[in-house]
Amino acid sequence: MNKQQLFEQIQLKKSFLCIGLDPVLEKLPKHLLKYEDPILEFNKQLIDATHDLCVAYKPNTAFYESRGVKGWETLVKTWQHIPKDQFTIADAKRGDIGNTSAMYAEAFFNEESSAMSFDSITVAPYMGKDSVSPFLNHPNKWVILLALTSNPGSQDFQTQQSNEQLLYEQVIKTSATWANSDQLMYVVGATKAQEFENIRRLAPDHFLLVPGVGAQGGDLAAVCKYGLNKQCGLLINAARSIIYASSGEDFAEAARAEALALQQEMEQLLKAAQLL
Ligand SMILES: O=C(O)c1cc(=O)[nH]c(=O)n1[C@@H]1O[C@H](COP(=O)(O)O)[C@@H](O)[C@H]1O
Repeated sequence: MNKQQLFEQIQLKKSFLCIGLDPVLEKLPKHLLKYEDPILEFNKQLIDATHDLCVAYKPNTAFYESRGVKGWETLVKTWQHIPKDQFTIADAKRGDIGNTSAMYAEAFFNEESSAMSFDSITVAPYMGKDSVSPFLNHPNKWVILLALTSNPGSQDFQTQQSNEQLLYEQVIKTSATWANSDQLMYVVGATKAQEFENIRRLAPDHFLLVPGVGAQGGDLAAVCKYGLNKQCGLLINAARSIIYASSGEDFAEAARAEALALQQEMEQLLKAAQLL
């Protein structure tokens, strides 16, 4: 999916919501445990109940890899269940020397070899250009580079001075020379709303993946104040606040209600920004 198509989906759905599919077996509604693959059933029901309210799904691979071979099968089948009009994000936070990154790219982008072809993958910038380029070599695929993350540890490196600028600023400026905003997005945590004005100065046209709304307490309206651009430019991710909205048999309905509340707030914000 290219940038214009993503913006069209946002306008169609009046939403820039990305739902995080981060399931933990112990937190699943008990009635699902009778299924052969309870996590897959959980994901399928969540997707079926919410896909008209969001434009993207982001399974974090840790929640699948932690379950070994069966978890990986669940990830493949989950990807296969996501409707094709959705932007898909493999939240794998990869990045390694070039030939190894090339194999990571095959794992998430090449359906012939891995049975999955996500639109995008999250990548750590620390190892530099040759660790990111193998992902960019796949046409029509996106790299979502960690810039300013939502967690407290983001202060350890990302907001430290380096060459008279903050490290995350250097990450954005340098990586913007590797690919343009048709192939590159940045992760910026919703908990860092005060930084969006600065980030938009450095990356006015890029889409930003913004996790941290919901369970981590990020403020959607504050993010949008400076975060929205002329093609919306934001994908707001929420996982736990949606997928665990209820632990009962009504979990999918409750997830829909949470997603709907966010979609309605987003619709108002899009209208206020004259993007609808
Ligand atoms: O890359 C990410 O998606 C990510 C970056 C970041 O800075 N903070 C962050 O929370 N995430 C991911 O976004 C999701 C947030 O989930 P909730 O806090 O449950 O909404 C998890 O999958 C995190 O791994």
